[in-house]
Amino acid sequence: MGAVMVRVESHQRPVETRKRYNEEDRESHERPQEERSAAVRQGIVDKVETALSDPKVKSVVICGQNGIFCGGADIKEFGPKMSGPPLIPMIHAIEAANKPVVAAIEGSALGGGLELALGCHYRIAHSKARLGLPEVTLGLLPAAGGSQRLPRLIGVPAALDLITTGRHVTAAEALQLGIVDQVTDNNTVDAAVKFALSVAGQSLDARRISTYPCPQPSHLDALFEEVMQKVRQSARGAMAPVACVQAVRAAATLPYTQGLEREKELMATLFTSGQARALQYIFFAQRAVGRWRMPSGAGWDTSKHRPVNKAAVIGLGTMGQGITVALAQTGLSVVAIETQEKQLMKAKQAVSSTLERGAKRRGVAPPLDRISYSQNIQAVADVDLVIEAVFEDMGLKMEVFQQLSAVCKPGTVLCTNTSALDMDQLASETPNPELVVGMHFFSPAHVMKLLEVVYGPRSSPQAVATAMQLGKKMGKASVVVGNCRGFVGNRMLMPYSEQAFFLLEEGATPELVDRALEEFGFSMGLFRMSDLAGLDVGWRVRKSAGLAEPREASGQSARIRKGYRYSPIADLICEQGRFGQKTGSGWYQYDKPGSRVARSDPWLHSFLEQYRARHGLVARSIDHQEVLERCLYAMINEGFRILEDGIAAGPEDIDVIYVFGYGWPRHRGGPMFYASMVGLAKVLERLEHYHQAHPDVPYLQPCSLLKRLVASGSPPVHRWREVIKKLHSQL
Ligand SMILES: CCCCCCCCCCCCC/C=C/C(=O)SCCNC(=O)CCNC(=O)[C@H](O)C(C)(C)COP(=O)(O)OP(=O)(O)OC[C@H]1O[C@@H](n2cnc3c(N)ncnc32)[C@H](O)[C@@H]1OP(=O)(O)O
Repeated sequence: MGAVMVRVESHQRPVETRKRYNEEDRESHERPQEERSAAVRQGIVDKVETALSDPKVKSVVICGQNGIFCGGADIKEFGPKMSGPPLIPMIHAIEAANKPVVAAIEGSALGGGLELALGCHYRIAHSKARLGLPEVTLGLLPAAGGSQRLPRLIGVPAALDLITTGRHVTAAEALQLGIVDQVTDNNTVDAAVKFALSVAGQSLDARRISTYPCPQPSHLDALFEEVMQKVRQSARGAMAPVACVQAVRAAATLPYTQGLEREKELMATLFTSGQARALQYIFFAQRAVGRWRMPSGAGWDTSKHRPVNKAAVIGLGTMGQGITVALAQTGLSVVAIETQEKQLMKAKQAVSSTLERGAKRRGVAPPLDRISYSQNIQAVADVDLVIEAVFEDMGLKMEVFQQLSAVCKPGTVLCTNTSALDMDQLASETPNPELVVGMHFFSPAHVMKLLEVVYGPRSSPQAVATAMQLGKKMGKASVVVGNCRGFVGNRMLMPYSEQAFFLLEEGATPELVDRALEEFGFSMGLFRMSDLAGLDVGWRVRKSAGLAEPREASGQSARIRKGYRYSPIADLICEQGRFGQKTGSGWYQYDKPGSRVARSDPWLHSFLEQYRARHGLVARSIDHQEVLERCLYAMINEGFRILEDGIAAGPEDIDVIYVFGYGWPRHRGGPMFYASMVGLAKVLERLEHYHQAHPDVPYLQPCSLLKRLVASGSPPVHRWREVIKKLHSQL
């Protein structure tokens, strides 16, 4: 018989059976059911056992199904009662086999899938395969021996890199690192069978990775110290990357069996942690938001997108340049329009050099010839989709939309890149408002992963589907949202920043607020982030909303707008020409305009003191807990209002927006998931407390959806939709 094949069945379901996670899907996964991974493991154990005991079988090949070796464990099956044969003894049995076992790796070998392959004696990969140990991204570590075998196979530094980042490597890199023994462009299973037969009967002593001594890098302690420091810094409070370093250290310093014990111990802490729950929640949330639905009932499964091969970008400021780069990198033909000649030249140069840098990094040719530049809007006549990215001014945008309606071919989807303006007003400038949608990119648009796709009351499902499909093609986490001031992300920023300004009035400093937020896990505190983004942007928005008007200099009335408490602090800073990094000062000071290193600014501190004195405010001591509760709960409260208003379909949509676009720490799952972890009753109680203390701040008044959820027993986040559905029911 020669070689025998064992198939690892994938847990990924075909597309047509997919449902929106957290509805039917989540419910069915919570019902007792036959565990899919368990069945796969049982199948492997049985087949390998049979093959090893059959004298006619000389060697074994383990391969996957449908072109995928194995994407790892089904994380929906993780829990206290995991059934089926455990992975570790199964892999040990394979490694201990006295006949060669070869892994035929096509598609993906990730997590438990790669750990299984590392237990095999040989690994043959297809050239298009991807390999990795992404457990860290799910709040875990490779706990089926992966953290102990990989360093023994490829050395400590390379293993640390792969295990702490979870990055996937190509087959070529895996070969170079020594993870696989051979790469093929042909049929992987055939190549593996041929290989398995060629090594049949040979000694396997040197092929069992767990028996290898771990290569000892020089200065082991210094290396781990350095890596640990780096990981702690970038992990921003995430536990898994730290545990990954500790597990690899165990591989480098302990015999295999003791290392395995340490791996198990570390995994036990991570396995039941809130961080692992948060990271796994966001993994599924990211996929769930792709299954969008509009209030009309139309959605991803019923709406066909229009093909987009050629797109236009109107306006080549920073945002337009980034969008042009992103479209060209996606493989589209792009017409880039800028009416000002000087700006056009500048933009052309900036776009080309960004594309060249990106292409150099990826070792490909820069897609410069995909872009044609013009000063004339007539050049968009034959494009399939337009993204207008001119200055954030309604009058200007309306003018552009009128021109586009006259120039574009019938059926062209017209998108506006706006961060807050009413896109329905723009739609009314065109004879086909159903073709108008918002595409809210985040700067720099070729880097940032988030895209808010905004539907107006008249947008057609097909136009939304087209923008969503384009976002997906561009590799963005694209979220469908309704049309309101600030949409989801920026609307929630308003209460967040308002609380931060009030805290300054009451005695905090930008440093204190930022430290609290950064210790929570934000990549940047609110004030450092505002300095980076530019303070003039918010100033312009507040001015256009009639808020940032000059008022009397002091007293209570200077801090009231439209009957509510208002802090003019940020407006006063802008009046000084302090717009953040670009002007060399804002909430912090910088060495020079454009510098990125923020330093405490004595001017700002004395400005705050004078401001408080002028307004009769007495500074009090404010702790991190108050900063977090005031800023985050006010923001979360607005999130509930957004759900109540039907602007976001569910909590996952809001959470994906915050994790991918606003630096919310991924290991805390997004603001709405965080609220569920804190406990909705506690969030409600704290909001009531703060609202009582500040009755003139509407953002602190708990919204009715939050109260309703608490009244219905604070259901877990995946059950909120049921309550929201009842809220929107017309019955
Ligand atoms: C009480 C204390 C006890 C403590 C001790 C406990 C010890 C326990 C030891 C356990 C040891 C376990 C060791 C193994 C761990 C793992 O393997 S963790 C998982 C690692 N793998 C991954 O992270 C891979 C994640 N998936 C992907 O990267 C991609 O999905 C893919 C495989 C590359 C495929 O990509 P693509 O083709 O783009 O498809 P997607 O849209 O992403 O996915 C398709 C559907 O499949 C679902 N899915 C994907 N991966 C998983 C998964 N790992 N688990 C469950 N489901 C998964 C995905 O959600 C999609 O489904 P739908 O959303 O319904 O469409």
